[in-house]
Amino acid sequence: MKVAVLGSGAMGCLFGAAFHRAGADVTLVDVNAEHVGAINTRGLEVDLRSGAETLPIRAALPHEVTEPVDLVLVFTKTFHTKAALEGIAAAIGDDTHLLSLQNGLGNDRRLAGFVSDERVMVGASMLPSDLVGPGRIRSHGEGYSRLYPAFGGDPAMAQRAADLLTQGGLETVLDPKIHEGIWSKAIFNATMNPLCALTRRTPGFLGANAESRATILAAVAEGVAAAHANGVMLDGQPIYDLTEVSMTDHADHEPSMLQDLNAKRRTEVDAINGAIVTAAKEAGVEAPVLETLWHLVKLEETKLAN
Ligand SMILES: NC(=O)C1=CN([C@@H]2O[C@H](COP(=O)(O)OP(=O)(O)OC[C@H]3O[C@@H](n4cnc5c(N)ncnc54)[C@H](OP(=O)(O)O)[C@@H]3O)[C@@H](O)[C@H]2O)C=CC1
Ligand SMILES: CC(C)(CO)C(=O)C(=O)O
Repeated sequence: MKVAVLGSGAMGCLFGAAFHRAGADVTLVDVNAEHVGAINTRGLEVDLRSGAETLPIRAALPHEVTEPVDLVLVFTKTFHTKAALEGIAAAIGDDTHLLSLQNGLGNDRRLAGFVSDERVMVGASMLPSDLVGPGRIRSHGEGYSRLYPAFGGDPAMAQRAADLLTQGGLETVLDPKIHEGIWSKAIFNATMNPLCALTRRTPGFLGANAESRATILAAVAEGVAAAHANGVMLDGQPIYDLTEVSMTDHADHEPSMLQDLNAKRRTEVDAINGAIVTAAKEAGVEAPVLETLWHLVKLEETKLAN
């Protein structure tokens, strides 16, 4: 299978490496010329709990991709999705499937329109990953990923992608209730990521303090109520369980929102907290804790811009 990973930062490289190990023909596509150059010169350096390896994977700038692929795995930040897909129009042919495992709500809508609906797949991943430097990533935590066609239809391509990822070392399952899974992950991120970003601390710190634990309980409860008001009948307990896993197994991982603020970059808080709060209000319920976390992160972004 020919795979183009669109946005080959922390997560794109982790997943591109898994596809490569499973024998797929992978191109890591990114706008960061130094990163692309380092991968092509030295190989992709992957630091995992199980050990370090250097993989000879091809990397390319968007305009260098000239042929259609079977699968485009989108791993840019959510606010870059549309421009990134426009930038690799040549890779998207009549049979190309698109897959997003990005955080937040609305990734299905961002992919729709670039291919027919039955070729859009979405999902979520609990794996942590950090871009350590050009051509180097580090992922020291466990977690599985789930995916499924976003708008229904034949799951054959989703199965192929999940099988390859699992074969390549990243446990991935098909989940017909994928929108519940995506909401659950978004509620988890809307709770943990702003708390880490605002305190400039990792999940282990949140686990050690009563104030963060109380905020986590309140924020998850609001997210669950927002999901239910939107007809997404997910269960809250697995989300609380994920926060515990995060505060123990991922204790030292910098959530992507913290990585963004530390690097003085825009965060994805609009697609995570903003999307949940907006959906809640549209359904007639309030989510004041999630909304306050959203606004505080926006203020941090404003501080960085001034
Ligand atoms: N990191 C993590 O642990 C996890 C992240 N996620 C989610 O995965 C997604 C990706 O996150 P992450 O890997 O951390 O992000 P990164 O910032 O590490 O990687 C995104 C990459 O996309 C590149 N990019 C930006 N615009 C384009 C474009 N037009 N064409 C091609 N590439 C482009 C960026 O370049 P540049 O930096 O120059 O803009 C960057 O290298 C996010 O939605 C995130 O929430 C989900 C689970 C865990
Ligand atoms: C790694 C994980 C699952 C938790 O922090 C994440 O989604 C993120 O960093 O954004």
